[in-house]
Amino acid sequence: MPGTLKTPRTLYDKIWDDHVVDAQADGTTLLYIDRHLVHEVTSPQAFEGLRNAGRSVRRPDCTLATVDHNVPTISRKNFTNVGNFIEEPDSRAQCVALEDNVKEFGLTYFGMTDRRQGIVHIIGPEQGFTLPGTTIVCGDSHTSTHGAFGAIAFGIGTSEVEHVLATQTLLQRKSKNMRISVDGTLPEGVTSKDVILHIIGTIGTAGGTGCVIEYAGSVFRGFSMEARMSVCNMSIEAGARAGMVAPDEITFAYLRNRPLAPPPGEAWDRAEAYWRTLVSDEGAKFDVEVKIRAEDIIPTLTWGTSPQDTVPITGVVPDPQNITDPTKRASVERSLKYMGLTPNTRMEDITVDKVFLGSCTNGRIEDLRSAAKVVLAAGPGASVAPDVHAMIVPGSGLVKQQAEAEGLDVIFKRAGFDWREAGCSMCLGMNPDQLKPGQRCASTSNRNFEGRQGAGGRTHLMSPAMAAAAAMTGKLTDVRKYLGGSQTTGGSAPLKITSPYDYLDPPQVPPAPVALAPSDIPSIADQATSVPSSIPPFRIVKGIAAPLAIENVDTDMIIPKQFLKTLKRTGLANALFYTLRKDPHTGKDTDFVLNRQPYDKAKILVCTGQNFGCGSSREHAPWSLNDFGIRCIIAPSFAEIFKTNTMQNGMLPITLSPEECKELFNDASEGLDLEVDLEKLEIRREKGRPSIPFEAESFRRHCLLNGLDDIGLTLVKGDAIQTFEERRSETWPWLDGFGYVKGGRIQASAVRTKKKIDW
Ligand SMILES: CC(C)[C@H](C(=O)O)[C@@H](O)C(=O)O
Ligand code: SF4
Repeated sequence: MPGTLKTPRTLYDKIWDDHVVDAQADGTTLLYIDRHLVHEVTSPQAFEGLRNAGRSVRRPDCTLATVDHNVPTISRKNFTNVGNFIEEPDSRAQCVALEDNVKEFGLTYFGMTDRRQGIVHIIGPEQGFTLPGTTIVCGDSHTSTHGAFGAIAFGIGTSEVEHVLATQTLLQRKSKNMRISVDGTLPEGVTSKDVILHIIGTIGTAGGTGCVIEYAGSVFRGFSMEARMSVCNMSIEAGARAGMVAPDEITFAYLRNRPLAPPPGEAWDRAEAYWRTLVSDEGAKFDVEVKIRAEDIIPTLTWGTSPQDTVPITGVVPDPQNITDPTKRASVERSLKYMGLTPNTRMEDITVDKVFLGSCTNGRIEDLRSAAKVVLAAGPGASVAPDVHAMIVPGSGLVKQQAEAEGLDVIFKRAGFDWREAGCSMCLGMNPDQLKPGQRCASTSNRNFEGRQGAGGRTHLMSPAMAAAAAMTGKLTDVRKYLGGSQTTGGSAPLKITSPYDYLDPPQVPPAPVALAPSDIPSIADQATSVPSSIPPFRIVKGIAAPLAIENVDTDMIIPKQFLKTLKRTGLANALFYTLRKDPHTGKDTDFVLNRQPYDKAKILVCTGQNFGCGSSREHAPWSLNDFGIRCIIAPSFAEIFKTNTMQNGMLPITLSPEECKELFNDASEGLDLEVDLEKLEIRREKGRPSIPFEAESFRRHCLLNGLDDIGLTLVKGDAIQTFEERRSETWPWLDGFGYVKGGRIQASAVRTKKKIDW
């Protein structure tokens, strides 16, 4: 309107506003999802849910599936089918289940003989499936990777995967805006991985809790797309819901000619014009601002068992004696013991047994180039240190193909590296690639939790260049001894494309954009009670509370990877806190709190540490708590995905102040019952101790009290979703009807086994 000043908005605000299907008074929003990536670990129960309810996938044309976590990375020369190639029965069952599901529901799928197969977060960008201005989800926490394109991209649990499959929407609450600016010039040898490790070391793994981070400043502007992806990938390790970078020329150059990006000509021009509006306005409000000087960053790696345990390569292993806070000191002592490290040891004096170069953080072509450069710099004839096994696992079949076209495989193989097929590999060891107990690994992945790469394995996170240097010397090594200069700027990998657009209809002239506003359709919750659901209501839970004093309880700790291979949601009680509850040597029960009476019957868990449920999006974590009998978790703060996952299962996460948590922790330690009353919003205590009030979002409270499930509620909004989709087709036509099958909107693409892909 003339004369009216618009409120400045952030990049996140703008994309959010453009995806609102319906907004309720309490802020709960039905958000449209443009892109859904699916993998074998977090989808079987979701497809089963659809099947049981007789539902179909709403937008197969916006859904892309692949297998990545369970696949072996050995040669596929003798591959005939998944059923006889994957030896481990549970891994095989998950991959077979996905193949069956994509056939049944008509989804596009990159299987193991398709050279486009790879880690879900590598293949989306590679294909141009990931686009600026979109909302992107996947049952995987590192979906944050895709925010590098200026998208709202975040991980979800399996119940939400089912929700998106059925409705192409999600019920969400908006996060806070956080901006991290890194300005200046990076010193030589410092890469994007060093930058994000430095950031996490600075703000901590809970630093971004409740926020979406926008990465700003000259350093990110100068980064390639691949470097931006490595940074956004690890936003989840900083506790954030998502990370993003505003799209710019570098983004557009990367996307041009990708198979699923808008085709050149009018469609592209229109998309690009919209993408150019996706920047934070001057004066837009950020709830949290962090500023970092590029010059302060030097090659960085981790020493401990949390991604925040960072240290410059020139530093030493921390000494717990210098830590005054007793909880922090205890946690450092525990990490050092697990990592087998002595305080004050120089990082460069630590020897490694394994090197893992790959993962969704650093399994892209530029990562391989950067590692190859170090290998070459080591001189002719130089090879991997004796007794070190160094593996290179390209993030996708196309990355592998590109690397081979550039001769990188030859450089690696000649130096004694193990050149593998694409997959998640040793990033989390759901497949045969695992560390043995006590083995130490220089890894380019994103998580160094206890047991992450194999039970008893020890992980040091670092950049590809640093990992390559460690492979050559057999020790953690300052890569600057080999070369100078950042490896992270410059152009992105060219992609060989035969005829990328022959599956698309000729571009159409789209109608003018339509402004979107939250609809005034009555609140979902008002209509909710008529919708059938299988979620048990939560009203009052009374019983024993188990005390836990651990910071940053991650979902790998709540339920380790070996239990993620189930096709069911139940039977996971024994898996809960498995590594803490079972002695690794004898297999017998430890004295961990949940093994002791009366806590083996606990219905409530009281944790005094911040950031409960951080890390992976595995809904298996709340499933296992639920199976054990725990219906309510009380903590000073929760990771977003975990919190949502609990409520999807009729469980209640309660956030209280650290002092209140401590009081309830003391009650629990005395073996006293607690009574959690969601109707009255209070926790009643024994021995006449004063009740503690708590808060709950009104919509979520209503759903929990009535045992309502989100899908049923959202389906009530069918008309609003359809109206949104009509507007979407007019405003952003390039988001519809793309596909791998000629003729526009895809029907279904065949699940290929042996046949070569013709593209
Ligand atoms: C399996 C999946 C749920 C998990 C995640 O969400 O991150 C995995 O990718 C991981 O890295 O731990
Ligand atoms: S973090 Fe590791 S396991 Fe998870 S998606 Fe990325 S590569 Fe796969």
